[in-house]
Amino acid sequence: MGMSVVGIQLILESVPVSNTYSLTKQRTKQLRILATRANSMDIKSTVAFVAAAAAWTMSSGNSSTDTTAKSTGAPTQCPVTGHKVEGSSGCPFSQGLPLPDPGHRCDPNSVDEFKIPDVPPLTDKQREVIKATAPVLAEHGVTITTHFYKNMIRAHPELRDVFSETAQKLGHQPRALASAVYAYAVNIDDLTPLLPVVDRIAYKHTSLHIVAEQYGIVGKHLIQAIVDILGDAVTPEIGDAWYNGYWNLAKIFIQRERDIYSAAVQAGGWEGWRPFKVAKRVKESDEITSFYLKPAEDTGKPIPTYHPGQYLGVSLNIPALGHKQARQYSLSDAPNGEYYRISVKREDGVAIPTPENPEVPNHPGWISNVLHKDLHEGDLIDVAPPYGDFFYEPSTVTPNAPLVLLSAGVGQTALLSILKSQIDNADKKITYATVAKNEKTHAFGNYIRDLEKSHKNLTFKVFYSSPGDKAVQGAHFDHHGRMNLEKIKDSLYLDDDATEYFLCGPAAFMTDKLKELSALGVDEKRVHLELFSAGELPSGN
Ligand SMILES: NC(=O)C1=CN([C@@H]2O[C@H](COP(=O)(O)OP(=O)(O)OC[C@H]3O[C@@H](n4cnc5c(N)ncnc54)[C@H](OP(=O)(O)O)[C@@H]3O)[C@@H](O)[C@H]2O)C=CC1
Repeated sequence: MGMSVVGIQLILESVPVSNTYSLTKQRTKQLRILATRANSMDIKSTVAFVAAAAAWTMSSGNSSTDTTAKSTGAPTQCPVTGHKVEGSSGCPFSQGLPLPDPGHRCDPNSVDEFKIPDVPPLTDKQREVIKATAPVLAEHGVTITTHFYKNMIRAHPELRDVFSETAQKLGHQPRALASAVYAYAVNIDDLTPLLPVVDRIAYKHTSLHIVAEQYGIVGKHLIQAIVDILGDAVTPEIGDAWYNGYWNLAKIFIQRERDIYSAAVQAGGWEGWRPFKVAKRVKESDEITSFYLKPAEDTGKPIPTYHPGQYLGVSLNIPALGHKQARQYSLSDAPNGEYYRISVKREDGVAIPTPENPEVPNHPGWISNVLHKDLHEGDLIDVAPPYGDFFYEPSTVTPNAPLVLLSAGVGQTALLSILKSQIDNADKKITYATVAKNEKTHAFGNYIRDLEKSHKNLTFKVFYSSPGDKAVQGAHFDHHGRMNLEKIKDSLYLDDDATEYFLCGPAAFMTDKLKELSALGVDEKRVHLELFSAGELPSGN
């Protein structure tokens, strides 16, 4: 048996790697003592991994360096095969050369990054290694994944079209990837809890038209980044375990994504991008504009349907960046066979400071501003078929169960689609509650108010967090302040065990409302929210 996660955490507590700029002799001794106490064959490599990670941090002092790991006494031959590499300065584990499959890892020319290797299932020992090294990856995960993105994009500039430039620069993407890798490591014995997350990510990937070959590129650069950052600490045993682990996980994604693509095609859709034209634009508020999209080429057939709540991937050229970017926007209308409607908030953007330029002004939201300013009626835009795991379909057991839709800001869009698809079932009670800053940013208010007048089954509640002078309470909004469920308790159908709750808006809004609903006695299983995260790194990272 390998070392337990608890064991390795103990070691990490004794040696706080991120703060360790001087790994003292005393601490090194502590490591040795702990290693001996844990009494395991595998432990040596694990402790070496931790210690070398600490040493790397100590020597570099810069967590996002672009250079490869500096190794002292780099092996000139592969530690696994003993193979000496002609024309190479040594083993990729220490020299930062590309990491091919284990049998040939010292021959950089053998790397075929588009190849999907035929890896065996993980062995018990490999699982132990992955679990035991998870805390180290948590500690260095963001450094590793930041390094990974930089190098991968440098080698494959075409991938800039796929990855969000803003999310990368803000560090959200590296953090999300590090969290996903960590979640994988700690759940390695039983991946069941991760399957909903796999599904969520697979839908996102298909809406970006990720293809199987790209997993080869990601795998090569991810494992390379682990090697670059952790250096010689990545022993062949650890390298093999993660290489094998990566590919076992990648194959789950590849298979799931293939299934999603073929289901879309079978349902009359398409794989990848298809040109649509803007049939109509409608300004919904000072911030939100709706785009009605129809296929550029009229085939005479209805466009594929979708589940209310799902989103549409769009891709367009961003002149300021010099390449394309893709985003997903919730479909804001009920499925109708004729057009897709997305309703987009124009984002002010965020500041992305760099060490060289710490005081930068906000750049505008790339996609939303181009859509608002430059996408006019008759223009073309590339569209992926509708995808997403957040949607509502009435249960076959209780099709008339009440529905409570709670949104904040532009989070309304996904719930509007659900509302419109269900409103004509007069036996279904629906509450639609939303919070906006004020009357200028509030979209769809008049439309839903009219719907409420014509449909007795609908209750509409509006909160304004900062109403303007012209907003009249009782006419434009019901409550002043952020959404507080106590104030609309009577419209939440709390006494019906079948009521379902859908939340959409900023992440903090959704987690707050989930807590409030739980406190009101609602079983969390009946609460649905659109989350994007694949898990979190342990606090402090
Ligand atoms: N499919 C999906 O899941 C979609 C998700 N979204 C997400 O929805 C979010 C909406 O953003 P946006 O329109 O910019 O929101 P805003 O920041 O403009 O906020 C809109 C309203 O929500 C209130 N609010 C914000 N946070 C909370 C909270 N924790 N509790 C209660 N009220 C809150 C704001 O109050 P105050 O004025 O006090 O800040 C404001 O009144 C985005 O983060 C976007 O990612 C959007 C579209 C679709």
